[in-house]
Amino acid sequence: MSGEVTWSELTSQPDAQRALIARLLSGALKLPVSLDDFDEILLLGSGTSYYLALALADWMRRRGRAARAVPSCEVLLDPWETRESDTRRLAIGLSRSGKSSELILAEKKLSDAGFVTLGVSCTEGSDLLRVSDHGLHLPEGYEDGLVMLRSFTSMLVAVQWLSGTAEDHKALAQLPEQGAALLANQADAITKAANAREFNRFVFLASGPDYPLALEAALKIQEMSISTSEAYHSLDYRHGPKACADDKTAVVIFALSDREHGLSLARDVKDLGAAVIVVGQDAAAYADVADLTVAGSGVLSAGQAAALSILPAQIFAFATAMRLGCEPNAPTNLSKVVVF
Ligand SMILES: N[C@@H]1[C@@H](O)[C@H](O)[C@@H](COP(=O)(O)O)O[C@@H]1O
Repeated sequence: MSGEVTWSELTSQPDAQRALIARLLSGALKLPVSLDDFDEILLLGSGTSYYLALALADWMRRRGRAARAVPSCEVLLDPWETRESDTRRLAIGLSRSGKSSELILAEKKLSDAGFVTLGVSCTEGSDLLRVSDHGLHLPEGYEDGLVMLRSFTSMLVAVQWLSGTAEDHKALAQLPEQGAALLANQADAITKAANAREFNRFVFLASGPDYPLALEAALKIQEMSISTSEAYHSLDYRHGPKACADDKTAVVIFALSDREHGLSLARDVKDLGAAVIVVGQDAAAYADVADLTVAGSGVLSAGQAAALSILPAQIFAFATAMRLGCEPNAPTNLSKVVVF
């Protein structure tokens, strides 16, 4: 079947998280450095791994750490990040393959500039783990397929856990079960929604901890279904991009923290003729306006639910690839890793 590898990796995410959490609970998986030893944390990666960096920087900032994300290529091309500094700085490089050239070169550059470096990768013995001062290997996220699915959520949950509180651990421990329930109960409805119209424009709107997920969702549609897609900070959509919406547009909204603003945005999008799909912990509140809602249990914060909230978008991208006759494991013009 077309898409077999991708679908099996997509649906294996709850199991991968379960295995990861068992290792975290047993204490076998630990951070090789103490985050408390650093004044500043820079997270970097390319493609999906950059969006992962954005999500983790947001997570760490909300837990009181001075964390930022930059794409690896900017470290390479913009000397700003490697300026001299007396602060204690940690660079966390994220990469499924541990091979992306920009990241390897950026980690070396940051190391020369005085950063302590930590590499997080799903690939044993990868270049990233070798060139970094410290390494965190997460085999649970390893994938044969081209698109990053399980690797994204595995690296996300592991680093969230390792930089989170006891309360976060309780919340994150619920992810495997909730993910499995979402796949069992809602994958068909999401697939149906993706096939409801001949969509040719895909828009993802989100705010706060969900914004990196909107970027990742847009990338998944591009990679799997070779379609152009867009992601915006939620209310910014009204400031221009909405001009392009029509009845062939699918707009996925990650439920906003402010329900009133979220509902008003969803109504506006609906009035443009677009199909509206709302995902996330508060999605049920949008049932009257949305074509489909994929709700969470409502007990997790948006950040804690990130590995769950991305699932509907991954399923939607996969279903769109199938509708358009694309093999998501062999996208045009793309390789699994960019090495130069
Ligand atoms: N086409 C792939 C992307 O899908 C991937 O997100 C990126 C980062 O890969 P890695 O995490 O292995 O560094 O590399 C390539 O560009």
